[in-house]
Amino acid sequence: MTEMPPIEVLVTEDELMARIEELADALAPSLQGDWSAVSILIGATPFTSDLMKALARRDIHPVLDVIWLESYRDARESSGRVVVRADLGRSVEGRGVLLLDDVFDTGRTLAFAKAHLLAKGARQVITCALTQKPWAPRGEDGVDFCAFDSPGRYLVGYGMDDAGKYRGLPYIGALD
Ligand SMILES: O=P(O)(O)OC[C@H]1O[C@H](OP(=O)(O)OP(=O)(O)O)[C@H](O)[C@@H]1O
Ligand code: HPA
Repeated sequence: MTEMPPIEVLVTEDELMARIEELADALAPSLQGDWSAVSILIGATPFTSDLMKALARRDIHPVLDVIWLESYRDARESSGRVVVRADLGRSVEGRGVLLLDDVFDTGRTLAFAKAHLLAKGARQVITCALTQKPWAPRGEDGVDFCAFDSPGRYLVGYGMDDAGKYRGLPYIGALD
């Protein structure tokens, strides 16, 4: 077994759960009626799971779909190119979509996914990230909802990986 490198805990599991409940409260008014939620694989999986449960507790039940996008693979820097490894399973034509991702870094992945959904006829896209880096776009190109501002460090845990590892950690940590 290889030894785990030092990982500094930035956001504990309890803090994550509490903030996701607050996020569900903030999102709830926008999600009335028939909405879809699209989770960007792989990293957004734990966040999506916990947010969907928090929304269900508020009697909000979006149609859940996924899109598998990849631009980092095993690197700690974006390749600059977003690849669609698997597309949506359902039509978003005329629908409002809550688009979920784990980390908003260069902003490339969410911008690509949003444009993709709008090109497929989504009537509205609300973007939501678990965390954003200090240099991530703000304002018009920023994310609509974000749970945590993170430092400019390489993050792992709660879906985020280093070459595929550490996605299962129940907290957000920094590896560098
Ligand atoms: O804002 P950006 O610079 O685009 O970075 C954010 C994206 O990078 C990671 O995806 P990755 O390509 O590593 O795939 P993964 O979800 O499988 O980890 C992460 O899950 C986000 O989707
Ligand atoms: O800090 C990060 N950690 C893991 N995956 C990422 N994808 C973009 N930034 C990050």
